Amino acid sequence: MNHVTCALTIAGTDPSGGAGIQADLKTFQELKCYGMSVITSAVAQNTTGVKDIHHLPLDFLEKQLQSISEDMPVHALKTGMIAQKDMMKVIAEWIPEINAYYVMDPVMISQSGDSLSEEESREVLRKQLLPLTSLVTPNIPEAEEITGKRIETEEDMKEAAEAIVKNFGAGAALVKGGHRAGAAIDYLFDGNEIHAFESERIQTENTHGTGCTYSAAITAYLAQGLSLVEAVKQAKYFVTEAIRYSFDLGHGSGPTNHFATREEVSNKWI
Ligand SMILES: Nc1ncnc2c1ncn2[C@@H]1O[C@H](COP(=O)(O)OP(=O)(O)OP(=O)(O)O)[C@@H](O)[C@H]1O
Ligand SMILES: Cc1ncc(CO)c(N)n1
Repeated sequence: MNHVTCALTIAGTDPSGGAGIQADLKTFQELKCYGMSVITSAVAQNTTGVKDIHHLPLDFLEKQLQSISEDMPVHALKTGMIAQKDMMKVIAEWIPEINAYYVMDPVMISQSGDSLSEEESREVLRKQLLPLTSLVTPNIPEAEEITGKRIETEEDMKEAAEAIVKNFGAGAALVKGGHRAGAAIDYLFDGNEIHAFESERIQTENTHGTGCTYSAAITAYLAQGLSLVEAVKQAKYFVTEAIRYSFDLGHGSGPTNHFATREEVSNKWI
């Protein structure tokens, strides 16, 4: 029997292909996982911003989830945009049925500054979803929202990562420094200690979907059996190269390049 590693994303869409479900599936494919997807909201967006959002009905979300659990293996799953609290509740009830790693990207606001989650969903995210996670990957504004504390220094980032695990029950927390100046440093608290993952800051506007790509890569590596620290390390490399060789496409913040770690590609597409 052949063995295939299966990864699932539960998220919103991006027709322009750089973020959301589309970024997740491209990442899974590139990292040699069989990719599956459950859509929460269809988002009319591109590199310049969000035009409109259509939330799928709750019973349809449930049917998509059932379609997976009654038929398909899942070795690891990630969630991205889950805009509404009732969607979160449905997903929080479903996740324990699946014996898989769970990586949460707590998407709240898009790169272009548009809101992708309703204010009232935050409490459900904290109380019902966070305790189910193997890992949560907030950027700084998201970590501030979860902990209710301002994050200014690197020390604050580490404290936030620790608080998200100790006070909110996440399995582990990776606070990402993409929104700061200077080197791009992320801090992981794995329940025992802090680990730092650092890369140089790449001078580019093309960072549409970086968070989606990063969490999808971590999910793929966990699905393949890498340890948490090794999965984050490899995923950090993947997203850094995807930013380095990002595409100058669209009129706004262009998409990352999911082929970038292929040797033949990074030599060709600069
Ligand atoms: N210009 C950059 N150069 C190098 N690394 C970067 C840059 N911008 C972001 N990163 C890295 O990319 C990863 C994604 O982090 P980021 O903080 O941008 O996520 P995010 O805000 O959730 O993304 P999104 O814009 O998709 O919502 C992190 O590892 C971060 O350090
Ligand atoms: C659907 C979706 N999820 C996440 C993000 C954040 O980049 C986005 N722009 N769109």
